[in-house]
Amino acid sequence: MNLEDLGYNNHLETINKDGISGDFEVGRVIAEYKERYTVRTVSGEYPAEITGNLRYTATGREDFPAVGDWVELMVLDPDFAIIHKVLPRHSVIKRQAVSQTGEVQVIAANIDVAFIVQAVDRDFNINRLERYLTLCHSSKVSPVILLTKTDLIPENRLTGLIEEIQQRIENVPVLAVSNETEEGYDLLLEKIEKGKTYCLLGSSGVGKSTLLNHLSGKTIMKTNTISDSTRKGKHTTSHREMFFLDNGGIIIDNPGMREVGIADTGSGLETTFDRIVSYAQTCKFKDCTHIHETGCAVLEALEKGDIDEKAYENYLKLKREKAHFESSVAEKRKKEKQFGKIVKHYKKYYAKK
Ligand SMILES: Nc1nc2c(ncn2[C@@H]2O[C@H](COP(=O)(O)OP(=O)(O)OP(=O)(O)O)[C@@H](O)[C@H]2O)c(=O)[nH]1
Ligand SMILES: [Zn+2]
Repeated sequence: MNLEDLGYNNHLETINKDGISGDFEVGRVIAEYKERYTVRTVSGEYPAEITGNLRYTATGREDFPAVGDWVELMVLDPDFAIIHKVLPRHSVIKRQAVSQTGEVQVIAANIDVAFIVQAVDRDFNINRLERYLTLCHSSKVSPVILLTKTDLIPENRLTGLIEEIQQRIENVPVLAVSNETEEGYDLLLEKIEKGKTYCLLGSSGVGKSTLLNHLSGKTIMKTNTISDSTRKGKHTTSHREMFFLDNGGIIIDNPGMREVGIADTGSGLETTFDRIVSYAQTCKFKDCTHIHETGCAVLEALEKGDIDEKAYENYLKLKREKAHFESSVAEKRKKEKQFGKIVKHYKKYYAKK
């Protein structure tokens, strides 16, 4: 396997123009356990840990390696390698970690395309699709919506669901597959290009592992039957892993996510709801909240039916969440700064003594 097979490309070449220093190898993180990693290089696959320095200088989860990351490492023996640097990322998918305000969790790095996976049965939910879209847009990753378990519903129902999605979500491709019959696999495989990196995002039990098992032609991960009464999978993916397909595509599986907190400080939300945002530009007041103001172009469009009501409600909800995230990030930075000042003060004090 060469670096291109691992997904290395021109773009990485340009962001890593410093090159790799002499004693190190470059590799890609293909699995992550609790602060332990599996890294694949051109010479093989190695269990790896990070240097103490990397750990102590990390200011948050984002500074630790994640699946998909390119790293510089030193292979000490076949069973042990040390990661000493995470190379700059061209994209990073993150979400707000549950119950840790302002702390983000990196889902995957250096992803080109994310498949937002949703099963057509009870899992189907357009609000959640918009939430995942915001995640993708704020990560600079192109989204593709992938519906699964199409064998569970009649064809006309599937057509209806796809229309429903397209009415609310424009310009995002929608694919549909069944892992039972493998219908739709041909169109899905056409989307997957050699050397590009993809990831699967979605709730637990929507069929991500089953799909990967089928696509990679081997049983890589155990999947278990879902008990019909609870709809809870017995086996769930416990860590992320990267798979290399025969056609050269690279796919990252992700553990099913129960909560996808918005971790957006950029324009991900605006991109997702660009229709609403474009109306908002002509609101009478610059700081219009689009809730009660006179001369609000969004409310007018809503009235006329030019904006979908559910999309509007979801937009406001995610906007509130984003504002909350942004303020908790600001709060965290302020605290860090204060702490930094205290440390500096003490250093000065002790230096004098
Ligand atoms: N009828 C039907 N069942 C499916 C399909 N795909 C997956 N399943 C079943 O759904 C259950 C869950 O599938 P998994 O592949 O484990 O789901 P997952 O998304 O990987 O779940 P996590 O690992 O928890 O994230 C299994 O019992 C599968 O057999 C499908 O296309 N049709
Ligand atoms: Zn307005």
